[in-house]
Order: sequence, then C-alpha cells, then structure tokens
Amino acid sequence: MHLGLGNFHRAHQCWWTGAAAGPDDAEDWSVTAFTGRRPDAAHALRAQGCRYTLVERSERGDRYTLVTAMAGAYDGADLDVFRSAMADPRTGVVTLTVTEAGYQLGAGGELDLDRPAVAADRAALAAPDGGPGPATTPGRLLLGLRERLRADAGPLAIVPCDNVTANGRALRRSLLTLSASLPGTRHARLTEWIESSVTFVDTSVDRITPRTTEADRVAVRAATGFADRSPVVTEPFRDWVLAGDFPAGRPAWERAGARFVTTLEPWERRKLWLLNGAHSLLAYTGMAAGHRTVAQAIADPRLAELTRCWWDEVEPLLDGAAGDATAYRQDLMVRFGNTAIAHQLSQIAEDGLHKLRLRVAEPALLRRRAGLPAETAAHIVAAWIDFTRTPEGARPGTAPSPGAGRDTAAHVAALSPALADDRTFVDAVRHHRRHR
Ligand SMILES: NC(=O)c1ccc[n+]([C@@H]2O[C@H](COP(=O)([O-])OP(=O)(O)OC[C@H]3O[C@@H](n4cnc5c(N)ncnc54)[C@H](O)[C@@H]3O)[C@@H](O)[C@H]2O)c1
Ligand SMILES: O=P(O)(O)OC[C@@H](O)[C@@H](O)[C@H](O)[C@H](O)CO
Repeated sequence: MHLGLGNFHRAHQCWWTGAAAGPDDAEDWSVTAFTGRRPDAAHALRAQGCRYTLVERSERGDRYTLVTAMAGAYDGADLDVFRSAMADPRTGVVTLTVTEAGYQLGAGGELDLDRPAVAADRAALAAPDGGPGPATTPGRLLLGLRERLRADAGPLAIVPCDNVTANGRALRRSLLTLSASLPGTRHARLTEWIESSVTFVDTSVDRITPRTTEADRVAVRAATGFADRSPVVTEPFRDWVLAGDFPAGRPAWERAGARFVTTLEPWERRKLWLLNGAHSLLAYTGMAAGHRTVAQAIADPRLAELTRCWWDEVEPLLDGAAGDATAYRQDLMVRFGNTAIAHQLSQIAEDGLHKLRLRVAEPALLRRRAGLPAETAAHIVAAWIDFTRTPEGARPGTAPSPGAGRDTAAHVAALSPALADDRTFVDAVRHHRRHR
C-alpha cells in the first residue's frame, strides 16, 4: 500500500517495486495507492488502468518506461477501501510520501496533538459510531492499524519516504502518542499491538522529480503514442537507503539498487543537509534574484558560491560513514545543473517552515552547540523570512503564524526554539536580512 499518490511515489517506490520483480511471478508485489488530500491523481490513473510512463530526463535525452506495478489507485478519503486494504493479510508494507507537513509534527519533532486537524482526528477516532473518519495521515494510519488488529491480519512494516529526519522513528512515536491519547481498553491494546507487531523503517530517498507539465504529457504522447494523463518526469539518478525490519516480507528492492543498512543517520544527514538544504538555499535566494528553476539558480556564480559555503558549513558535521562527501558534492553540482529538468524553485519553497526545521535549523543548531558559526544557515533563514513577506510566501505552512509579524526572532523560534535562544545566530539572521 502507498499513502500520498504524488509524483515522487510514481518516480520512486512504485517504479522500484516494478523493477524489483523477479523471474518467478510469485515473488512479485504490486501497489495499491491512496491520494493524500485530493482524489484527482487516483481518478486520472484509474482511467488508464493505473499504468503510467516514467520519463528519465537528462541533457542526453529522454528514456521512457511503462510502469505497471500499480494495481489500484483510490481517493485517500475513501475510508472503506482504505480500511479493507489495511486489513488485508496480503498487505505487508505501507509506504508514504505525504510531504513534511503531512506528519503534523511540532517544532520539537513530536506529533502536535493540539493542532486543530489532529484534535479533530482524535475526536473522530474516539467516536463510538466512527464519526466522519480521520483526515490527517497519522489519524488515517491509526484507523487502518486498528482495523488490521481487529481482522487479525498480522504484522506490518510502515515505510515513510518523506524528507523528514528519522522518518520511521518519528512516525512510530506519533502513532503511539495518538493511540495512547485515545480512551478505552481497545486503544490500550492497539498501542501494545503497534509496539509488538508494527515496524517502522527509516529511509533516505533521492530522485529529483519536478511536477508534471502539459508539455511533458505532449512529449510522452509524441514519443510513445500513449495519451498518458499521469506521466512523471524524473532524473536518471536514484537512491533508496533503508534501515529496519519487514515482518510481513517485502519486494526485493535491492534488485534495483536499494541499500539496506543498520543505521540510517549518516546517509540521511548527507542527503537531507547537502541536497535538500542546498535546494532550499537556491529556492529562496534564487527567487529573490529572479530565477525560476534550480538549473538557472545554480548557473548564477554568486549562488553557486553560496551553495559551496553551505556545503563547507555542514560537511564537518557528517561522519563519512555514507561515503565521500566531496564526490557527492560534485555529483550534486551536475544534478542541479541538469537544464533538461525544469525543477521550479517555487515548488521547493513551499512549506518552508516544515522543511527548514529539518534541513537547515538542525545542522545549524549542531554547529552552534559546538561553538561554530552558522553564517550560511543564517543567510538561508533570512532569505526564507524575506520570502514569507512576499504574496507567494505568505501561505500557511511556508510562513509561521501571522503573530510572528516582521520579527526575526519569532521566525527563528518557529523553526527552532533553541536556535532562537542563541543571540549570535538571531543577530546573524538580522544582518543577512539587512544586507540582501
Ligand atoms: N519530488 C521529489 O523530488 C522528492 C524527492 C524525495 C522525496 N520527496 C518526498 O515526497 C514528498 C512528496 O513529493 P511529490 O513530488 O510526490 O509531491 P506531490 O505534490 O506530487 O504529492 C504529494 C502527495 O502528498 C499528499 N499531501 C500533500 N499534503 C498533505 C498533507 N498535509 N497530508 C496528507 N497528504 C498530503 C498529496 O495529496 C499527494 O498525494 C515530498 O514532500 C518529499 O518529502 C520528494
Ligand atoms: O520534496 P520536498 O518538497 O521535500 O523538497 C524539495 C526538494 O528539495 C526535494 O524534492 C528534492 O528534489 C528531493 O529530495 C531529491 O531527492
């Protein structure tokens, strides 16, 4: 099963599941996918038998693959179908790509029980008649797990694939907290069962996948003859590192290059800080400089130099267990410079509050605690604050609550209360705001 049927799932886990197929059909797995917030993606895929085209795009040209691993696509709000899929003993793995914001975490990285959407889900889950049903990802997952326990359908692995630090452990804590906050012995039993029978796998996922455009659909039709409404364009590069157990089995993803490790942290830090941190840097500083795509921004010598400064700042925090950071940086420069991929800076800039906490504030705090300056981090935070003052940047999720107003310290506190207590860092952010 998959939750969050967007572009990235189609370019990564779903493609990977098809590519993991072995010579014996009995080993093959398929994906039943659910959208997160809107039904559109499921409708479009169902209308074409859940098949779609993966376009691997580089400056050397396009490569087209028909992906057939998706068996079903449904609206995530269709809770009857969702519950029966979760309670099906043939379901052994649930992957997720619901964006960073979808995890409903507060600034401390824990489930925010007081957030209205989470509070509404608690009421829905506690209602004796089932109520309207939960709407958030943690709420729906817990509903599904409750159904699986009731049906005695066996253990399960949950595999979050979003750019969230220690994503498996974070989701495990959230579901246990949510379950423990619900009344009655059935929820006490649910909490115990999750602890004993549900595993949460930490993952680092990597494949730059921009939003599909109408021009992409036209190109697919011209090249393949398939009038595909849901193709997905991605870069040739791909990576998937996983740490955790699969008590109900799993596809042989390693056949297509996935790596199973014991500790994810070195991989996750290298990818989240070097790649995603630099993406956010390029998004906020690049848009302010009038660029639209990552390739345009990295071709700007001033921004390429700022990116190198960011990498110099975070590289000493990496322990090298994930391999040579120098080679990784060189590869990133090439990947960012792929002019065939139009990765919009505006897409990366969305939900900045949730993203910067993990990819910029966390390493900045580690540096500050080690007594080191975090100048480039301050520069990125300043660029984000300035972006939140623009009409495009003032949307919820990108900017902190309106109460933060123009105040630099309040913005930093929304990212990280600990960083906001660091006067040197807040002053550095102020300095960069004035001098940009
Ligand atoms: N696109 C990439 O290059 C890429 C690469 C690595 C990781 N990821 C991860 O995948 C996530 C999704 O990226 P995408 O390109 O597929 O985006 P997308 O917009 O195509 O799809 C996002 C999916 O998440 C759902 N969603 C959005 N907000 C939600 C919320 N608050 N609660 C529940 N569901 C929600 C949407 O309905 C949709 O199904 C990213 O946020 C990131 O964490 C993306
Ligand atoms: O997908 P997001 O929104 O978490 O972040 C935007 C980009 O940094 C991200 O999508 C990268 O392209 C991706 O993580 C590369 O693997």
